[in-house]
Amino acid sequence: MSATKVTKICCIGAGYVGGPTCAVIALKCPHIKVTIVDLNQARIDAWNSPDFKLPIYEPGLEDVVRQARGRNLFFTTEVDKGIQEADLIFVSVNTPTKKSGVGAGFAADLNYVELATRRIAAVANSSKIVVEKSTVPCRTAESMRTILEANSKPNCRFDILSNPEFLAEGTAISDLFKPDRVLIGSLQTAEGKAACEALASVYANWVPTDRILTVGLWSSELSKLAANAMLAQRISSINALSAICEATGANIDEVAHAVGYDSRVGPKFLRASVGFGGSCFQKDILNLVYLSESLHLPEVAEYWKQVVTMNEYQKRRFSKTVVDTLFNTITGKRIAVLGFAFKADTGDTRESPAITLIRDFQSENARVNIYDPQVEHEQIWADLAEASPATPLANIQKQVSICKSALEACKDAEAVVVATEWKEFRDIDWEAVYKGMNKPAFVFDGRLIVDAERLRKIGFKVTTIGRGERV
Ligand SMILES: NC(=O)C1=CN([C@@H]2O[C@H](COP(=O)(O)OP(=O)(O)OC[C@H]3O[C@@H](n4cnc5c(N)ncnc54)[C@H](O)[C@@H]3O)[C@@H](O)[C@H]2O)C=CC1
Ligand SMILES: O=C(O)[C@H]1O[C@H](OP(=O)(O)OP(=O)(O)OC[C@H]2O[C@@H](n3ccc(=O)[nH]c3=O)[C@H](O)[C@@H]2O)[C@H](O)[C@@H](O)[C@@H]1O
Repeated sequence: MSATKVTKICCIGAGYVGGPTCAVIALKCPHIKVTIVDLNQARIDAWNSPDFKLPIYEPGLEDVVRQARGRNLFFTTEVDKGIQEADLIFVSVNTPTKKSGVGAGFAADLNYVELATRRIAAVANSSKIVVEKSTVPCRTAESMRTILEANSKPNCRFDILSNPEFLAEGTAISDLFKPDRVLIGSLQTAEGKAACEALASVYANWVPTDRILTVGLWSSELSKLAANAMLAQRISSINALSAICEATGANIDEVAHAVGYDSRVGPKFLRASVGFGGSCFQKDILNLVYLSESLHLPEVAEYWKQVVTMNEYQKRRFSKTVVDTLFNTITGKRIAVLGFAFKADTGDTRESPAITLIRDFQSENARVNIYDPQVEHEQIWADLAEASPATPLANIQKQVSICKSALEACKDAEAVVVATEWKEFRDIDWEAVYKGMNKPAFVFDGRLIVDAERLRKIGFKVTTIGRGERV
């Protein structure tokens, strides 16, 4: 069976994954027309904005969109037209954790995937390759196939592929330009393999073929959950060790360096922190926990759940350290929180540890000044309101201020908390910060980025995650 030649791609979902991924495909494959569709008009308008004020902040993205938009890259809310025109469709919609019903708090909410799939079945009038780009539980492709086959028109056949995305926010464009691997899962039938070959030939325009891995559908789906679970597990492991370091006087940087020097362990992703955030690690692990429980594997479920439990503990432990160090009370004290995004180089705040810390400080009746170089103010208010649903926003705004610079945030504060590893926080004028703060002036580094020794010389009392020595 010969592979379809892909000439028109539609991507359903213009979010953090669909937008950058398909913009890069358009850039690297000028012979393919790429149309990214979304129901969210505001998001599409932002992708189309004349001054390139894109809906997401991602280094290098604007340049890619500038080169391809209007040439072979299009953003539109005309979902049906996009589906009808395409020979290959990426489904890149959100798959959040379910908030209610069976599996609430653990299972993935597949409603958006199902609605997108049903839309494809309803409007497609020719055969399509349908690609799961969203992160989904193992065997979701089977449900998609059942829906497509039950609702399709005669002469329309659908081949389903799994092609999970491994990009990380903040480095999405370089990850997409030079991926460690592209994973494509297909049924091991002649048709499945031909569809797999068609998608592989799209990536082969810029990805070396030895980095394009082809596997079975279920392995591909599970590999995505496994990759995120194992990455998050490394962070929880190093964070668990950071607690031991603080209690013993060991230094987590030195421990991570020594352990990571073993080539079997490797040095990456061993940076202790105030906890991992982001839209996916927690959601995907909980999804794996749910899957394990559904498969009657309670010990496996418990094992993975512990990664999330440790992450919650790390955040709680950090806020408690702040309170304990500030003489057991922060009531009425001003805390400057530097960073609100879940990591540097993104404006994304989903599951950001900063949200939990600020909520904890609010509940201790502290006053909080926030500064982040990228996150929109409305997003901060929306996140804080969601984190404290019982508190009216007006009350939150009496306690919390959003500042225009790190220096402004630290003015008259008793403590500075570094919650995101933005590069600019390394280069702050700490002498000026010190002068403006109430004394004693405390710094709590939740990201291992400040030079504690230098700050101590200025006069700060410094607490660094994973380091035994304080003040
Ligand atoms: N954010 C990330 O860095 C990564 C995310 N993923 C996975 O990719 C998937 C998408 O994630 P994000 O892009 O972050 O989500 P997102 O929430 O930024 O974007 C999803 C988009 O899909 C749109 N959408 C939902 N249903 C639709 C429908 N029926 N028709 C048209 N548009 C529809 C929404 O309006 C939204 O704009 C998730 O499954 C996630 O787990 C995978 C790797 C990295
Ligand atoms: O499926 C997804 O959504 C993506 O999830 C992560 O990417 P992302 O969440 O964007 O960012 P990471 O760099 O993985 O960071 C996640 C969180 O862990 C924290 N982290 C990371 C590394 C580390 O050593 N220590 C640490 O605390 C970060 O600060 C951040 O809060 C994975 O790295 C991607 O491969 C995956 O595609």
